[in-house]
Amino acid sequence: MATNTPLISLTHAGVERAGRWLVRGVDLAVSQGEIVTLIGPNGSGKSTTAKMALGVMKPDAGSAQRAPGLKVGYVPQKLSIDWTLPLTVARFMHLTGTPTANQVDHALAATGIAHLAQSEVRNLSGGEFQRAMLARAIARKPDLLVLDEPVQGVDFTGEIALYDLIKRIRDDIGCGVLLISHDLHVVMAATDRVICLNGHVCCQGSPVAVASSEEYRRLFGGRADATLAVYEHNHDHTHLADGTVRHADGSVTEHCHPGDGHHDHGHDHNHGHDHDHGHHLPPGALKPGTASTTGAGGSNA
Ligand SMILES: Nc1ncnc2c1ncn2[C@@H]1O[C@H](COP(=O)(O)OP(=O)(O)OP(=O)(O)O)[C@@H](O)[C@H]1O
Repeated sequence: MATNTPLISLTHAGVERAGRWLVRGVDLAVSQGEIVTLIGPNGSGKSTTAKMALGVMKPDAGSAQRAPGLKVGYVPQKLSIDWTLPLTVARFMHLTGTPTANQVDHALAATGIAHLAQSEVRNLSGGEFQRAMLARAIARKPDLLVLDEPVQGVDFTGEIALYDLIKRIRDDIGCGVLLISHDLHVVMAATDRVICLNGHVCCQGSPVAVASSEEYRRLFGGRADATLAVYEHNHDHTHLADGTVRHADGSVTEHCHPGDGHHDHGHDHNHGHDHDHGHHLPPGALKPGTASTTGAGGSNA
């Protein structure tokens, strides 16, 4: 299914605002049929990276390429909708595009909410609303599906179902998927590549750890370990506001070293660096450090 020509790609791309690099040196490619997940702390540049890839933001360094005529389906992180006005799911499907009646029916069926077509969007549950957003994004069968925090407002069990659905949509349409995970360090196992950002690509690889404890299985069912995985990384360097990098030994360089792990950011965001990246897992589940990751080390080092 996947071809070698990427749908979108970034090469050493970066965005600078008011003398500060929001992200820098990002290499990223998403091909047809491929699922790529961006993770990283708040303010680490995930949305900025996605915007560069989509052509909404122009890189100040490096370059961004998109396949000619690329059709993108987008599920935004936030929607500005006047919730006091009545809006049915069926009408919601037409807010940002002009899908045919057939396409709407198919998209609602594919996301399991055909029965909600005449329901009001403001009355939907978190999971139903995310499905409505997904339905709208896939109605015109995009080449690339971009999801900014698709499991927002959804409980953990609902997350598994949504990730499952995203995978099925990928299998069905054959689109590439770029998934932005804002707070989660638990990513779907179907992800081909996880890219961890913190002002730059600090590490990347396939999600390999499997949550295999009894408690975990009991809580999320037998399919949980096939759907979810943890991704480990270590903090060992700090990104300073001028875009340079301070390493554990105190040295400062322009870029990361090959093999550098996760790191701190030198500006004001509280990134929770000391937290356990496996904290979304229940007691007894596999913890970071007990699993290996492939391809660790910044690709932009
Ligand atoms: N247009 C802009 N001008 C100046 N700074 C910006 C602009 N857009 C984003 N930023 C800053 O760039 C940094 C990266 O923002 P971005 O939205 O890409 O992060 P993120 O990883 O998606 O964060 P979150 O998980 O909190 O949504 C943040 O510090 C943000 O305040």
